[in-house]
Amino acid sequence: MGKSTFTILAEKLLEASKLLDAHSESSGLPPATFDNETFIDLPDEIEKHRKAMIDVAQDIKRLAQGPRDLLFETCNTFNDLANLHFIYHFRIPQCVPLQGGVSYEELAVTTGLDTVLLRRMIRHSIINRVLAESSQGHVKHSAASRILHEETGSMDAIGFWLEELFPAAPKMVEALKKYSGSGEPNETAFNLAFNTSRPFYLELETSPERARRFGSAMRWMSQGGRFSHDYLVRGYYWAAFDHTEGLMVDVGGGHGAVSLALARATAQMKFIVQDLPNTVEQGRTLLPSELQGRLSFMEHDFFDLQPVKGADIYFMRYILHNWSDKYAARILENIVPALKDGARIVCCEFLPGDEATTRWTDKQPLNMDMIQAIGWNSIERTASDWKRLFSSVDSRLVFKGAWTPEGCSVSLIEAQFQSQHVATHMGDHDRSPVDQSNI
Ligand SMILES: C[S@@+](CC[C@H](N)C(=O)[O-])C[C@H]1O[C@@H](n2cnc3c(N)ncnc32)[C@H](O)[C@@H]1O
Repeated sequence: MGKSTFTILAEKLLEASKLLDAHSESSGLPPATFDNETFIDLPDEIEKHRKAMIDVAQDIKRLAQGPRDLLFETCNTFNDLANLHFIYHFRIPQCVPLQGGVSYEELAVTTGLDTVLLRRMIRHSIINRVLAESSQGHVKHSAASRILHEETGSMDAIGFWLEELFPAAPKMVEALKKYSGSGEPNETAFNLAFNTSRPFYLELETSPERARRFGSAMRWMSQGGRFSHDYLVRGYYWAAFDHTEGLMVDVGGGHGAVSLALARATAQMKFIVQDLPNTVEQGRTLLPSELQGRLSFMEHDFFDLQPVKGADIYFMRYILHNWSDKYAARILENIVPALKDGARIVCCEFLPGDEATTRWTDKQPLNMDMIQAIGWNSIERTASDWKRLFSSVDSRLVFKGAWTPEGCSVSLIEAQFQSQHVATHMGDHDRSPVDQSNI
């Protein structure tokens, strides 16, 4: 009898586990546990093994569950989110000391919650490894809750997820039925959930705290790991624009997360971050003094004509994916009159179907695509969708390519304004994204 799928997967898992353990040992890191974060900034090769291992482990788990338990567990995932929301809302990670633990009774006093309720909720988080329990039965941190304790941005990120997106998700089917086929940003599940006729970002703008939390979440989510700025810094030829005249406009740049990283990675290039008023005001207060000469903030609604003319790059991270083609085209149309010959539009977005390395990484753009449907009536575009979008706006906007820096979960998409360009079927093929011949 040949090996079972189980055994084949288990052998792969063992092989990958040994490789990761060997890496930890040779790097002087403690072995992986739920108490510490071990796998940060792994070398590309080891990171590939880690991702493959997640796929294999998921499959082993799903095979062991069988189809019925698989469906039942999927149905119960809302409990995980409801539980995490409890942990977030009552700031449980902040009430657990970094060293040692705290009894349920003490935690009840600090939080003002009922001890029995607390114990029920925390037991659920412990099963999920979000919190942990000491041998004395006290609540203590896991690696995950320690992050929530120590990094404000992590609390903001899960707060945004659980208080803006999670309430909208159950309304998706209702919205799709009510507004069938709509690409309008105010006919979404989010609108039904929050009983508002404002599109997502205008709704957030009505509350400085919601706008702040969102901006902070954006910053935190690109600090490390698969969404790190480092990929963006390495993934594009910024050096070609790094001179005193070099200028990038960060359209819808939020608190300036991307421009701050790029300003640090370059020496002379300048950056203008544009966004809605509350966000711009908050971004200004967060700007480090050493970058004040090179990075500035500007209020600008991207549905108005772009006021900064002649920049080298008009950059948009996580912008156009929030807008259906009709609105994405309008945003681009407002930039076109500002473009000098050779100027670039560079977008950073999730690219479904690209870098199909593991099912786990593949699922990221698919998750984001669900989020676009829920919050924005929009879509994560494939490379050919991008090409079509640019050419629908202006034939002089030439799609140059879409690519994913190795190891990164988001991709870069580039178009160049070529004032003499005449679209022909022969001349419009995609070129290598790193072709610098036109710089
Ligand atoms: C997903 S966030 C991306 C922020 C930033 N680009 C980043 O990657 O960190 C989208 C941003 O678009 C901004 N935005 C939404 N509508 C806008 C508009 N009409 N004009 C300018 N900015 C807008 C939001 O305030 C928010 O900061």
